[in-house]
Parts: sequence; C-alpha cells; structure tokens
Amino acid sequence: MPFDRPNTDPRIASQPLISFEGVSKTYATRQRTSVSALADIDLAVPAGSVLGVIGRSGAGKSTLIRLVNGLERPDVGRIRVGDAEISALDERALRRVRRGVGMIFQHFNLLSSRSAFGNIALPLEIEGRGKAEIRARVEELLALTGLEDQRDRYPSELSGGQKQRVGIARALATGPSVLLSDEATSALDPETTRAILALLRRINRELGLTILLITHEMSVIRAIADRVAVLENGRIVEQGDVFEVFTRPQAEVTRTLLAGEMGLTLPAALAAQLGREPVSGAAAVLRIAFRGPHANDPIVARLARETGIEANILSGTVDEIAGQPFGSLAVSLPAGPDVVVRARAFLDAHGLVSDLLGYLPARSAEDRHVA
Ligand SMILES: Nc1ncnc2c1ncn2[C@@H]1O[C@H](COP(=O)(O)OP(=O)(O)OP(=O)(O)O)[C@@H](O)[C@H]1O
Repeated sequence: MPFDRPNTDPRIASQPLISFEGVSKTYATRQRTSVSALADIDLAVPAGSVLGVIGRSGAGKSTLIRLVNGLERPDVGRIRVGDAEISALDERALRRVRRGVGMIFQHFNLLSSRSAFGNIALPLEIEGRGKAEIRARVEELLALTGLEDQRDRYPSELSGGQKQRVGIARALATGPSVLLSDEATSALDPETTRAILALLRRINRELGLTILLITHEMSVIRAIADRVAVLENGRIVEQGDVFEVFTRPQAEVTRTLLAGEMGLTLPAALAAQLGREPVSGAAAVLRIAFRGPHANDPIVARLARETGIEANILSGTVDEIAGQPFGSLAVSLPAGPDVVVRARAFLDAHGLVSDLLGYLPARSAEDRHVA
C-alpha cells in the first residue's frame, strides 16, 4: 500500500479535476515482451491545486502525463478530466477535451518559423478565431508572461526562459482549466527555473489553473507543488501534502530523492566514515527533524540539561517548506549503554522525529566541533 495522507489545505478544493482510478499500462516491446509502465495508479488532483509527480528515470512519469491527454490509453482503470472519462473517448471527443488541457514541454516545442506572437496565436488560429480576437488575446498573454518586448522575435532569438514563457502563453491561449507540465524547467539554469516556476505558481493562484507536473527534481516540487506523488517502478509509493512528505518521508526512494534538497546529507568527509555497526567506542549519529514551531528549539541544550547526554552538532539547517519552517540537525552522541535509546526517547517525547544514520569511529566524532 502506498503511504497516503489527506489534503489539509483549505485553499484547495476537495473535488478532483483530474483523477486516476486503478490505472495500469503496459507497453509491448519489439522483443515481444511487455513492460509494465504503470500499475494500480490511484491519484487525484484537486481543482486549483498543483500536484507534482516525481520519480527517477523510467518510473513512469511521461506515461502518466500522456494518459491524461489521451496520447496513451490504459489497459485497465479510468482517467477523468473534469466530467470527461478520457479513457473512454474516441479521437473526436478527445480533441474537444484537449482544448481544456494545455501542455508545456522540456524542449518548448515551438515552431521555428513563427515569432513569439505567431506561436502563441497558433492554437487560436486552429480554433478559427477572428483576427481582432486573436490579437487581443495574444497581447494579454504576452503581458501575463512578461514577453511584450519579445513579441516579434523568433525562437532562435530567444533565451531558454523566454522560449518557455512563449510555451506557457501558447498553452494558456485557449483558456484551459488544466496545465500539464512535462519537465518544463529541466533544460533551464537554476535562476531561470526559479522565475518560470514563480510564473507558473502565479498563474495557478491568479487564474485558478490546476497544474499536474512531472519532474525528477525535488527542488521543483518544493518550489511550486501543494501535493506530491512519488512514483517508483510504475507505482505510487507515497503521496500527500508537500510539507508532510518532505518532513516525514516514508518510502526509501523519497528519502533518497530528498537527501540533497533538505540538507539531510552529512558533510562528505563524515559520510565516508559512517559505519552501520556500533563498534566499540563508536559514536551514534542521529538526524533530528524539527517541524513547524519546533524548528528553532534549542533541543541539544535541553537534551544535555534533562538527560545528561552531551550531543555534538555535526551539521544543521533551518529552512522553509511550503511556507512552514523546517529544521534538520545531524548530531553525534557519546558512546555508552542506552544512550541512543534514551536520546531518541527524549526527542520522541518532545515531538521530534529522529533517524539513526550510523556510527562514527570515536576519533572523528571527538574531532568535530559545534557548528
Ligand atoms: N512506447 C514504449 N514502448 C515500450 N516501452 C516503453 C514505451 N514508453 C515507455 N516505455 C517504458 O515504460 C517505462 C516507463 O517509461 P516513462 O517514459 O513513462 O518513464 P519516465 O519516468 O517518464 O522516464 P524519463 O524520466 O526517463 O523520461 C520504462 O520502462 C520505459 O522503458
């Protein structure tokens, strides 16, 4: 069973705009074998929310997004977008539904022979809208995406970030209620990524657009998503509010994907010395997670005062996840009988989650100074 936590954000509707019920998808390969790309997917994207699906390469992310716009069909299960059951529609009906579903891509997919204006106008031309209406709508979208000065430039004359802005404006041209984002920032540098994610967040808030995005980067989820689903080998192994999943990851793959993002990794030199077994004199290393109001607690001082256990701070961060404070601290404990059990009981009693990372040889633990 995947770990599943309910939606707790009052801003987000309880009614899903996109839903997957018991969806599985296999591909036949040329070698006459089959590949299970998705299995038993249950997923709901509440109207007005941003849901991020994260997973490693080959986890099934692209397949999931292609099922939403009907580019792939499931073997079993149902996929709904609004009132339409995508999995049951013929091609003609699908085309109608797709008008309400915009999509942006990693490599932008712009027409090189058209200017920014021309690319954004294209979906409206296909719909047969009048010239004046098209002009007015495109001007509006150029302003929304900050592209007024680039309107006559061609894709080859635009930066990656500008190209993606054109992609976003084009996706919004026909006024969709859903935006699908397929690794939309993976080809961009970190600063441009932040700007594009901020634009998407603004569009979500201001236009009430529901966004389903797939990514392999936790930083993207953290910057924009309300909820996250973690895919591994075609299955959802964990889903829930971003703060919940980030601060209490349950699945191993989630922990691994989060390690760099959350300052959960130890300094490399220490990590290299960390062993699994408590050899004689070795110091246990704990990672303590501080959530919400506890993020700034002087917990190490209290641990010493109340239990006599003097922990040594190895590394630590205080940060914000989904607008709420979150801290993470790695400490080494002095060797001794029951020290780990007593320290963890103390932390537990104070509502703090701790993980035992391993053991450091006595010397390197003593050499560390308080950060
Ligand atoms: N058309 C296809 N024919 C056969 N197998 C496929 C096809 N498309 C995808 N697969 C397989 O299905 C699984 C899921 O692929 P998918 O592209 O959905 O993963 P992904 O998470 O998007 O990966 P990436 O991040 O590398 O794009 C993989 O094992 C892949 O090899």
